[in-house]
Amino acid sequence: MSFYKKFETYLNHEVFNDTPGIVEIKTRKELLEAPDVDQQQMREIFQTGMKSVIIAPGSAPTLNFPIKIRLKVEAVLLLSPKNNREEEFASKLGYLEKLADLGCMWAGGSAEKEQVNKDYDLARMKVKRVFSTLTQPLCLVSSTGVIQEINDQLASMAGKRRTILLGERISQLLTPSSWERILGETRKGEMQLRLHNHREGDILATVQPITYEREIESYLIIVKKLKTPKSETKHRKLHTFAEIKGISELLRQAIHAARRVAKGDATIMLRGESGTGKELFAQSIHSESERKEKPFVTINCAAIPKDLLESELFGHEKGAFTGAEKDKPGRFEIANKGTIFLDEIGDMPLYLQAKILRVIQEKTIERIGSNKSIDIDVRIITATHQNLESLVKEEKFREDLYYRISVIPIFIPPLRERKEDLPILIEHYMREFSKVMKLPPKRLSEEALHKLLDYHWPGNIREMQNVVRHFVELEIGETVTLKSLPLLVFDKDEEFTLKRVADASRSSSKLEKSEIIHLLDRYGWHTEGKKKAASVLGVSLATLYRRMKKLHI
Ligand SMILES: Nc1ncnc2c1ncn2[C@@H]1O[C@H](COP(=O)(O)OP(=O)(O)OP(=O)(O)O)[C@@H](O)[C@H]1O
Repeated sequence: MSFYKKFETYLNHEVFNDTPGIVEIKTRKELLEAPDVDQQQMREIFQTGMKSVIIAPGSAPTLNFPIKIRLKVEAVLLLSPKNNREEEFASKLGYLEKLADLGCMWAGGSAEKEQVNKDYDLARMKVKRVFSTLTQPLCLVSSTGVIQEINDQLASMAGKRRTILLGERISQLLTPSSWERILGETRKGEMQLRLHNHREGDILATVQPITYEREIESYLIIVKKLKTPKSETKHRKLHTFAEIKGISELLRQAIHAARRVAKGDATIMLRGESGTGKELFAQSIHSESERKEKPFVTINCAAIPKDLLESELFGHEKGAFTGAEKDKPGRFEIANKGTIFLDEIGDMPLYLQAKILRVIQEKTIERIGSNKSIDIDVRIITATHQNLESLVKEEKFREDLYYRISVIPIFIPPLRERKEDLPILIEHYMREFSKVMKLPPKRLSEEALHKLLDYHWPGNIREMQNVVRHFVELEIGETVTLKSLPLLVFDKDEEFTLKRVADASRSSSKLEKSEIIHLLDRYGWHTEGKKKAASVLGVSLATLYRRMKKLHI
């Protein structure tokens, strides 16, 4: 049904229901094609924008009112008497006229809004289309830090889906310091940024502020390239087994198995859920191997766009493809004599799996665009959270490669299966974060510890770190109590959550701000998420918006 038809039904049901009048709304096209209307009169209405009252002798009066959008007549509201109520209609003409006036203003305003929404949707669709046709990873972020548009390439670099990131906070994509750097930019420029997941390190991007009426409205971020680590061992201190905290039997077994094979050159496969410590293990193995003075190079196969992955791994010669402005070594070459950590190997496309197999078998690589073989001596450590055996069955993962890399599998158990490690880990990270944030050391109350022990930790140690960071920052006193824990650990205790949040809203604004952010992180920064957050807070959506504005969220 067209917009005006819907509006017509609405007016008849809700506004003119108890009156002797009935309305019809007709667009210019409909009127000019209608045989029973006075065409000359209609033309006049469209030209002059004046309303007219037609009182023909012997018949009931009809009122024709123009509906205008931005002063231009777009349609006409025709008001006539209902059957057998002509007299009443004539006697209430003044009142009916006022109602019809209001109806026209209302219809015009709503139609204008509808048009604006349509224009907006159309513009969004165009932007989306442009974004999806560009192969360079890019995104559009509002000046308040909300991701307005992003293409698959950049989303996959962050290891997330585009649809998940849309409408989310930029903190889901970039580190806080990168965002601060962008906010300080008033002109187009290049800058080094860091993706939130830290896996691929720095990226070089062009940042273009987009202004509207002299105010920066959003930023267009276009990734130029990944900053390939030169020799990673030179730049960062790698982890060692001593830093793997925990006393559980399952963890001890995993450490024991890893230590036993660390010294050799065998290919190792680390298996475990996300955030369990696979990279920590990989670094520790390298640090304890004969190769410890040589490079340790990481590549996350899921986080790099598929069309960049091959050149990242194997390098390219100048001119091998558009954009290959100079020779570039791949990560295998950079890792020569050291260790390469192929994270999320299950996401490696099939054609690259064949190339990896060749590296393992022949110990040589060729850069893209060159047929010169380069000898490579690297130890390969792979990691995955996926069921590789199923991928092999589904023919998404090569069987021969699977057998070559899975000779020594090491299973890192999820946190929920080794809860006895939790107190040690929490204690460790409380100390670490207090030190970094220059805050006095804190202790955890019994009940808070029990709550954390109850929680199922789907995000494993990485999630636990975030939770500890949250309460170390939030708790003003010496003891961390239930009140300082983030909402997500109360998953099953919805009632408690509600009460706590309501208390929080009445207390300090810092608490309120972090609670709102937390709720939005949990339910999403899109309208649906905000509605849910507002209902949890027990306030209207409009109040939530007001508070967000006040608290600069
Ligand atoms: N036993 C542990 N003791 C101390 N810190 C740990 C332990 N296990 C993991 N961590 C820390 O938890 C964080 C996540 O670990 P890591 O990145 O190694 O996990 P991952 O399994 O590689 O995750 P993903 O699959 O998502 O890449 C890191 O900061 C790591 O140092």
